[in-house]
Amino acid sequence: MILTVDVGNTRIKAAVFEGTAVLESFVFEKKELEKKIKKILDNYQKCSDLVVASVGNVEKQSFLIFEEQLNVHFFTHEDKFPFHNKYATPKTLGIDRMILAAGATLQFPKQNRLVVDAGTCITYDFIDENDNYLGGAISPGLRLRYESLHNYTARLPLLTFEEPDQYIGNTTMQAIHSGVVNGFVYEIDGFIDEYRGNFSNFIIILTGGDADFLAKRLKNTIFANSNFLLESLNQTFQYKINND
Ligand SMILES: Nc1ncnc2c1ncn2[C@@H]1O[C@H](COP(=O)(O)OP(=O)(O)OP(=O)(O)O)[C@@H](O)[C@H]1O
Ligand SMILES: CC(C)(CO)[C@@H](O)C(=O)NCCC(=O)O
Ligand SMILES: [K+]
Repeated sequence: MILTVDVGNTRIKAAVFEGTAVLESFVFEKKELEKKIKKILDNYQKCSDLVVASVGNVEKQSFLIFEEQLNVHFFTHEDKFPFHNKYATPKTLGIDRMILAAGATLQFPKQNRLVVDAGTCITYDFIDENDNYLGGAISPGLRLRYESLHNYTARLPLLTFEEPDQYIGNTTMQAIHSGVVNGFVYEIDGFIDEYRGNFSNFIIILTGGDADFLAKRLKNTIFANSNFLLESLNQTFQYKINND
């Protein structure tokens, strides 16, 4: 059994795997980290490995305290990955993006793959059919857009997600919902159209906190899986064990 942990910029997600099957998954806040991990390990005493991908600012020590109990592995860009990294600044590439790219490469062989992670930020990661990781894009996620409009203006209220029923917003609130939500959807559809125009034999994987909403709204058909990062962590760890 393996406990995988994804430390994002907002929340922490974790899942216990037996082989490729998810036994249970969890979402929690950073301040609850040690308590939650302890509880999970108490319930799943057969866990042999704790595998972490972190882009957030949590102390490594919060995981290292479990080292007496099981093997703890933090993924870094120095691990072995199943793709050729063509990013010109590989050391600053987010480990979450590397794990997503690794999962896409292992799960969908010999295809062009685009991974869209709609979380705190939206990240786009492209791996071509020859397993070259080329890069992609980073833009603000849905909640970040609502928060930035409020934080960087005098008059815009802080709103929470509401699906607009039209693109012409006729009140301040409707105008913000249209700008944020429709803008978010148009952006992603626009990027997908761009990739589709340039590559055939193409698969799109959608994940992150806003994946379920997006799956309903995008005009492009996609493979949506909100657990894709945790599943990829499990797979990339297996790959590491088999190739070390
Ligand atoms: N309880 C919640 N807290 C924060 N965001 C939430 C919550 N529920 C749904 N969301 C949506 O999820 C998005 C954030 O995604 P996610 O939770 O994957 O981010 P994250 O934990 O920071 O991970 P990452 O850094 O990997 O993107 C927000 O844009 C928001 O619309
Ligand atoms: C873009 C985020 C914040 C998405 O979680 C993360 O992958 C990150 O901090 N990346 C570093 C910059 C880069 O990937 O080039
Ligand atoms: K993200």
